[in-house]
Amino acid sequence: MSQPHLSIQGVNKSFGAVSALRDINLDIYKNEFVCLLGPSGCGKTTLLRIIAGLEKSSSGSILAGGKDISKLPPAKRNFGMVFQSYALFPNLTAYENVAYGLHGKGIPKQDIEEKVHSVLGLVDLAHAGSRYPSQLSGGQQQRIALARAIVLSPDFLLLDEPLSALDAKVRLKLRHEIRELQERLGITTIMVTHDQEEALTMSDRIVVMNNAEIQQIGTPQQVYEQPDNPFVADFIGSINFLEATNDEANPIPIQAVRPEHIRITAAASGQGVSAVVKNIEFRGPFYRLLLETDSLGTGKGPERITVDVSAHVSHHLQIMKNGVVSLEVPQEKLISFTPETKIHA
Ligand SMILES: Nc1ncnc2c1ncn2[C@@H]1O[C@H](COP(=O)(O)OP(=O)(O)OP(=O)(O)O)[C@@H](O)[C@H]1O
Repeated sequence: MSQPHLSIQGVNKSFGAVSALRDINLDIYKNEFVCLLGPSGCGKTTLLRIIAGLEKSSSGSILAGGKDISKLPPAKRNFGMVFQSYALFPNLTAYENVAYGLHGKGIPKQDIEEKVHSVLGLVDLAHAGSRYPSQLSGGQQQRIALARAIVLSPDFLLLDEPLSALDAKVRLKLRHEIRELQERLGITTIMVTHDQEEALTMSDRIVVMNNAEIQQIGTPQQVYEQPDNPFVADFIGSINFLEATNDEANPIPIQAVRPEHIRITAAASGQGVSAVVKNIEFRGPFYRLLLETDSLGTGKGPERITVDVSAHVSHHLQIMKNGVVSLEVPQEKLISFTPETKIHA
């Protein structure tokens, strides 16, 4: 493989007694879109800020294009940043906000104008250059923030939860727009998010983090289909843990299955084990069922299991609350973990 465009090597960060990052190793390649995904407090923003130079690591180094940039100030790193809070200058128009970073660089006025117009066109706001931030919607303000970051032709685009302040519809649209723009311009991008769906739909690779450590690095399909440990399995998508043990002397592998992989048939079908429908949630294209069964063979007594069925299957089987169905867990869909957590970078 080619040399990484960005290489994070053995990065640690502590804030007093709080360990925010532990031994972070991560290589990012040119043109990649990588998401740092994890729950609140896992260290993802701290890692992004260290990459940007806004925070100093306690140890370790950051290499860009093979050169150690750990000691460079943010302005010398050629990274474009977009934050959750837009961070536009309220007293400058959209045009002036985008042009701001180009001033003082010895760029002729006419070139600045051309660049700004072209970038405003890229984010579909060519018509809005004279408006002030307060006259723009949240989605439009975030597109201006994006334009301001890319006008400087950065080597890297760093996005810190750029979509989380926006309403659901705008968020979906912007996800697509950001990804399209990133591919078109070929800017290597690192985005922080706690939204697993955002990470799954936008990324080339996802870095799953928890408790200051990387849990798994992989494509969206890899982290979903082959999670390295129960945390990843549970954080990305939904999962049923079928067997677990805390008995260190006698470890039993933990087995897990995704709700959409469980097969449901009519109670009288003679297949699988019988289960009672305890709850039904309508999710649009599918129903999420909570089933209770005492015959999964784990010896733990009645067990609850979450199952997703298509609207079609649900209607066909006439699934009702407190009704009885048969369920089967296909062996080939079981995900097994050993009790010791596997972590790889
Ligand atoms: N400036 C700081 N001073 C002290 N502790 C900090 C500081 N910044 C972050 N931390 C701590 O470091 C840990 C990681 O924080 P960080 O903001 O990186 O997490 P995060 O995954 O981005 O969370 P969120 O999604 O809530 O922003 C947390 O325990 C946080 O309280």
